[in-house]
Amino acid sequence: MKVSVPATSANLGPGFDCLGLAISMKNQVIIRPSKFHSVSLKGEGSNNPALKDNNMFISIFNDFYHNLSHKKRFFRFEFQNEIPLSRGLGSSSAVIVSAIASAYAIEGIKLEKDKLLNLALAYESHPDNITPAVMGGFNVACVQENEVKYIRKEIPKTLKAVVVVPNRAISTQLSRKTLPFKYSKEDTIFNISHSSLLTAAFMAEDWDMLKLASNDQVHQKYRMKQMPELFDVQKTALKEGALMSTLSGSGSTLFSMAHTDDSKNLEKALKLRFPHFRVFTVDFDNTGVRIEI
Ligand SMILES: Nc1ncnc2c1ncn2[C@@H]1O[C@H](COP(=O)(O)OP(=O)(O)O)[C@@H](O)[C@H]1O
Ligand SMILES: N[C@@H](CCOP(=O)(O)O)C(=O)O
Repeated sequence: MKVSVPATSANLGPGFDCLGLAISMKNQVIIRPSKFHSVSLKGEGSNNPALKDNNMFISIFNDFYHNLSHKKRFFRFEFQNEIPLSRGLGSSSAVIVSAIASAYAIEGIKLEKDKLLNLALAYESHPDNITPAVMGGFNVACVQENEVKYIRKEIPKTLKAVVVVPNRAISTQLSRKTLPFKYSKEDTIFNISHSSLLTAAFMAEDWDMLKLASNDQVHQKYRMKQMPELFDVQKTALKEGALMSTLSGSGSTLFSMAHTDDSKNLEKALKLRFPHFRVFTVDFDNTGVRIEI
């Protein structure tokens, strides 16, 4: 059985904790019955001993599997990770979603995507990551009475994501602690108006509106101060053809969106100016979690 989950870019500037989209960098796990428990890791995080000894996937999978099954079975888990850890590309959401989906699938129990999303919410309280990870595409989401309410839109194939991934990991939990406790009325109104405009721009496919609409006053400047070079990355991306350029989730990745025809130049310019960072041009993902039995 194989489960794959895409990376995500959350917030998209002003849409703090409510806007997010899925991009085609995937974490995949293949699970096979085995005589004993074993794990193999390839790709991102494969040299991180914590992922072998105390793997978040295995512990969430076990929580669900033991509730769903009365049999004592052992498995071999083969992970192939494309999502860099703690870089704001939703690595933890991908793990949570794939672990829950795998526990149901291995028991042959059908799990609707809406139910999966709400089960994942217990592990990741902000819905801007888990919703695109499950559903794919661009999503506006909010939580009401422990349920995610969302509206989703496909992202056209004529657009690409260009992501700049710094070497430095930033934990989402710690990054949230750098944010102010209270915001002014001006900043609040600024973000509500820009986030609404950004959502409307995605829905109407009005890509020229993204540059203006993706401005934010509530989180990026506080977080990017921890790594000031990110301001240069953002400025360079916007100068070199990006339709928008925002801190991805809690960082440290900078996410940009571009027309396919402009994306190669953008990637080249970013690689030239920031040779010490990894730069990837990838498609958007409109599928979300994928399960193959
Ligand atoms: N492939 C993975 N396998 C197991 N655990 C992972 C994996 N990727 C991420 N994690 C867990 O998620 C944590 C990172 O979560 P977080 O700080 O929210 O980063 P991100 O912004 O990438 O979601 C890691 O410290 C690790 O515990
Ligand atoms: N809205 C959250 C999103 C966190 O995304 P991640 O990919 O960094 O986990 C936040 O901004 O804290």
